[in-house]
Amino acid sequence: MAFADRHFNWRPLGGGRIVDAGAGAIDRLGLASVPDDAKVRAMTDESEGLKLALHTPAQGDLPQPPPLRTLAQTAIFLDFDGTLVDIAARPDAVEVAHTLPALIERLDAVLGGRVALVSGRALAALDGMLGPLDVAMAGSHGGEFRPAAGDEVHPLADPLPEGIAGPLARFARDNGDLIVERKPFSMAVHYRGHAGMREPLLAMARDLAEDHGAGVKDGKMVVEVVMPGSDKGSAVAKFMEMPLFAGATPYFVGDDVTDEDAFRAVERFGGGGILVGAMRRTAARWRLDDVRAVHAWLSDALELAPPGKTDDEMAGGSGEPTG
Ligand SMILES: O=P(O)(O)OC[C@H]1O[C@H](O[C@H]2O[C@H](CO)[C@@H](O)[C@H](O)[C@H]2O)[C@H](O)[C@@H](O)[C@@H]1O
Repeated sequence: MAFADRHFNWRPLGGGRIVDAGAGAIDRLGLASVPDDAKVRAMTDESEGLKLALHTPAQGDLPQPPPLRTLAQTAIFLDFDGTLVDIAARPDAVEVAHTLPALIERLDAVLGGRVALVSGRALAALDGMLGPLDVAMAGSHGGEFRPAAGDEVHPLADPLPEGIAGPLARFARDNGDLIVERKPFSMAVHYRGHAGMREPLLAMARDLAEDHGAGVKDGKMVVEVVMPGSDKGSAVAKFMEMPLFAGATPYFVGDDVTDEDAFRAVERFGGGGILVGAMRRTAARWRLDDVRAVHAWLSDALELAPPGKTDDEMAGGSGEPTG
């Protein structure tokens, strides 16, 4: 979404004329963190002394997405944690609704195979929780790419060097036995229940990442060091290059800041992002309140007949008369 489309708030630090801020203006504000999309302007006050102003997007709410069944030639990309399942205290404690695997597979059938899960989780973890699901998936923040169910996984990043994994694991052990999640191309350390650990963990992760040319993801109570080469946005783009997805309008449904790359990617393909959860600064166009609302929004499309299938086949029948 272009900034010009959004409403902006001025938060002036002084009054007077607005002049160009020039290079280095953000540094001169001396703020600990400035949103990526903030703009800085310089102003003069009555005495013509220079003041700086921070110009950030308003935090107005986003509308709900249109009903899925009204959207034509759609591709749906789904995040997992916080989107399809509620956030739990531990990665292995999430509860998968018994209706979820069938919901995803039926949606995929209705949309002609244009549904993909794009998760920060490793594909092995998703397979373990959802069973052998008949849909395309990208795991490990785009590091693992499986174009269709049963296909070989394409690795899109390098393995995590021991020089990152070792120190991170030791940090986790020595600071309250934080949960460590090892993935093919990354390592996540969960600090839920140890909120004070965020800053030192983040600092260490950033140092390690800088030393090894890696990146850092600052997720929900989790800090993850990831090998470069992929993110959720590049995973979406890779799906959109496949003949099955080409020309479709993509929507990405996700809750975390790590989903922002994917929100921006679907915009580039003429679609939009759907934020799940409380309003925050986001590149998404629409918002759904929670996991329950996501299931409801997806279920809305199931009444559409899938291409080439009868209602009976959708209900699990053979399509042949039974009498
Ligand atoms: O991209 P996602 O599919 O949403 O995965 C993002 C991360 O999700 C998991 O961690 C989050 O969910 C846990 C279970 O609810 C929660 O305990 C944790 O605090 C959250 O950060 C998963 O464990 C990570 O590997 C994913 O990257």
